[in-house]
Amino acid sequence: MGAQKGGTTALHSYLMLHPQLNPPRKKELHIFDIDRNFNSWPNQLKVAFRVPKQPILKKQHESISFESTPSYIASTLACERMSTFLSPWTVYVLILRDPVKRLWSEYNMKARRIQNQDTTLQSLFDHADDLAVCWTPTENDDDAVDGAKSKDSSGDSVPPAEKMRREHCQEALDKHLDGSRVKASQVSRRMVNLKFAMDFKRKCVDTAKLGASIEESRECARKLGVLRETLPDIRQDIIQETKSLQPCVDMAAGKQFSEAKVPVSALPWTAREQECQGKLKTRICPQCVREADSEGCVAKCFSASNGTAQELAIQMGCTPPDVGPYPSHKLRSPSACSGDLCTCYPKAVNMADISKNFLWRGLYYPQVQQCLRYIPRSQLLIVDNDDLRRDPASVLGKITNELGLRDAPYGGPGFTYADASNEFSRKYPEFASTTGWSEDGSSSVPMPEDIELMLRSFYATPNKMLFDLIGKKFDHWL
Ligand SMILES: Nc1ncnc2c1ncn2[C@@H]1O[C@H](COP(=O)(O)OS(=O)(=O)O)[C@@H](OP(=O)(O)O)[C@H]1O
Repeated sequence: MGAQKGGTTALHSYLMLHPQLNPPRKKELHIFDIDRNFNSWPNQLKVAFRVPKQPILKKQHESISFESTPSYIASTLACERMSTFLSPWTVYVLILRDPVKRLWSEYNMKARRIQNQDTTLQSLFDHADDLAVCWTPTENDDDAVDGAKSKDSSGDSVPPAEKMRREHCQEALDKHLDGSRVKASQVSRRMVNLKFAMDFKRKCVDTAKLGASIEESRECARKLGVLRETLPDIRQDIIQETKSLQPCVDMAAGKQFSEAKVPVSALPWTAREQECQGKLKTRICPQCVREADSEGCVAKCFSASNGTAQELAIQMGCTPPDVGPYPSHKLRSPSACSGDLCTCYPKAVNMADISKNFLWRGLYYPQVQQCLRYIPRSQLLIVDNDDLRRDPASVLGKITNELGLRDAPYGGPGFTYADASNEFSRKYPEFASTTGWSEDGSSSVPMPEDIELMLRSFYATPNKMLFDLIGKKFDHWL
């Protein structure tokens, strides 16, 4: 269910290799976050996702369907819908990534898309003569465009001459666009490029050649809505979004930390860590308070206490995640999101232009908080991108174990990520060009220091709030 740029594709690729896991026909079905898709349920789900009609005990499953849509976690609707419609045995996996790295990865994906568009447009210019067949005016331009819109562009309603012209145009596009596509879209590359060529011809090309200059054509294409995305001014976007989000973050954090000061048990772990340690030491291991080697002493004393230390820690609300079960996060009422960081959501989210959501996407605290209103923490497996990269066998083992599946084929000799990614490219050959995705997208472009500083400072507090909420800490994010 996310996060976007969190490593969902790598995870999806690994899961595909498990013999008991059925991958969907495409990655990112967007069933639960896009109204149009959701409203077409149950047909789409039945066909594409094959959710069991009856809840079945997970251990009895011969095989299980899965899907990965990275935007679910950032949607305010997806978790509620999933909890209502999916089997209660569903395991939800959230792969998180240091939000600073996540943002940089998203920005670079966007940059690749823009670059792809420009390369495509340039190719159209460079090969204008060969592509003239696409621009030649015909009597039935409107039919051609309408025909190109439908999935079957060779439909019977298209006259034979037009059909042939379009085939020649398609051939020329295939030859010269060389795998690039004019825009990121779920529709096949051939269709997108053909439709673009048809629309472009109709609206931007007056003569048998392309528009007078590439700038003019780019402008026209932009008006057509084909070159919709522009490269964001990332510094400005971050500054603007920070202005809008920071007050909510401060308010939520101030509220959380000040409320928490009263009884120790109400304090979030990050804030009460020192206080808790002091109290536990005094109550359970008074001898350690007097000893110089207090760290080693406390550890020994705790393990010798036969669980008493742990029990007491839980009672005091002082349980760090690695000591024992973390007290589950209790939401006060169904509207608990208001008053917390969730009040930031309307300020942050501008669905019409995703570039305005760079910061929000990595603001995991309100997203997870919102989701936990519907999905129990025990059903939500949270993993870190770095762990998947470093030790995939362990991460995947946890997931498959949670699902009650047979041993995962991920730890065997000679197993590499390439096995998984090759399988992914075989099943989803268009994914990278459709989305601008790349296996190592942002690593070749170092993040400017000033951007990193702005981001680290913005995310420091919400990250701590998240750690507290989920009972897990990713130290390297701070
Ligand atoms: N094996 C493995 N483990 C963990 N992470 C990996 C792995 N392989 C690739 N990647 C990195 O994942 C980043 C893309 O994330 P997503 O696949 O979630 O992107 S998307 O939301 O589907 O567009 C993308 O990040 P950037 O390279 O920083 O852009 C990939 O490098």
